[in-house]
Amino acid sequence: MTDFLPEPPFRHDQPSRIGVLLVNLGTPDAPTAPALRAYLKEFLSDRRVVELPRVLWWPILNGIILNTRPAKSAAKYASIWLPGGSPLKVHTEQLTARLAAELGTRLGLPLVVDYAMRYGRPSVAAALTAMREKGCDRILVLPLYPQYAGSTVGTALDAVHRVLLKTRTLPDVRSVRHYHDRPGYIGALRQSVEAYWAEHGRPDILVMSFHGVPRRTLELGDPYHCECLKTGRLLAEALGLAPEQYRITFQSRFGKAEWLRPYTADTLVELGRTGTGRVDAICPGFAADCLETLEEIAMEGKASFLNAGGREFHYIPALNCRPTWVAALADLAEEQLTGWLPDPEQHAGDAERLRERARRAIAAGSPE
Ligand SMILES: C=CC1=C(C)c2cc3[nH]c(cc4nc(cc5[nH]c(cc1n2)c(C)c5CCC(=O)O)C(CCC(=O)O)=C4C)c(C)c3C=C
Ligand SMILES: [Fe+2]
Ligand SMILES: [Fe+2]
Repeated sequence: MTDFLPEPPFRHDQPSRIGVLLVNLGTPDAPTAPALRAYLKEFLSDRRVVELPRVLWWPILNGIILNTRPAKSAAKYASIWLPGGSPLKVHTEQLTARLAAELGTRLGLPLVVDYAMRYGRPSVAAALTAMREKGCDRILVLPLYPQYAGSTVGTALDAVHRVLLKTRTLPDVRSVRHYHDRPGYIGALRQSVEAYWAEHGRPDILVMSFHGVPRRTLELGDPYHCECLKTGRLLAEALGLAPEQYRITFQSRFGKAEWLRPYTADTLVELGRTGTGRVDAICPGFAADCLETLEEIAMEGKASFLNAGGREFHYIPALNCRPTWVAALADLAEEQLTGWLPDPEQHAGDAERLRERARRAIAAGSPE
């Protein structure tokens, strides 16, 4: 066997480190048709994303979708592009830096915290290779999807495992599969909604919109639908909402097959038509704002609701790098790192003290 990845020779004098790798979906390099074509080709060739037999899917993808969708999607990306690039990339980068600072302070260890994208750049392989080169022999993989779906977390972990298959000296690896019901995540969502309502007032109905998946995956056993419903219910409970004050919906349908229902777009039209004055929308499954939240919900969703007769529509931003969210992710990571730390008891104490400090800062209303 000669197909292992090259790796630096083992060195006794190199400090051994812990790596924390955040993994997000990925995004095009530019809001242009050629960049979209490359991104969509990689994304939509993933068998975890499109589960059709290749003989059926290949001609549709290469003959139709990759000739029509890139230009249309590029125009949508252009409408949300930031000076630093795609919002998904900008927010993921910022979140990584904040998490690195938080974990560094809490643990007082030379950690390597980085991010990778499942599609596009930086690839999972490049990020893992860079971590190994920095001496990481223990790596925690933390996908930025609170709810598990085979088409997101499943494929992100496939990418990690594909690299490991070619690695001679394996690191210790742990991964977090989901955190859809974790108090830290739900608490960060609650705090973000309450902060928004304190500033802008309250809606008649809160729409919680999650990315959809084909309905067939639910029938085949994917837990995604149930995890979204649980997140929605826990958030509603945390906010003290009665059942008639919120809806849980699914957006971003792709293709002709049935996806999870109710569809967000249909719900917004129905709410507008039936005289709901104000709707606020939040997308709890998206850790970072991106095309699907900023264009599909905040722009298209708003237009559908207002055109159907609604009076006022607000999009509540994703968690991005809110301090409560950074603290929740750091808690998740820290929990997984137990046993890898030099002196867990001593560090557990440090972490509690630092968490208390973070809680006090949040209570005192420190800015994002
Ligand atoms: C074809 C099937 C798709 C499945 C299944 C799917 C699941 C899925 N996606 C996300 C999160 C995101 N998707 C985003 C964009 C996006 N998604 C699809 C298709 C499927 N997604 C496409 C073709 C695109 C590209 C844009 C377009 O042309 O419409 C994004 C935004 C990326 C960005 O750059 O901003 C996110 C995030 C989840 C969570 C999910 C299953 C649970
Ligand atoms: Fe998607
Ligand atoms: Fe979309």
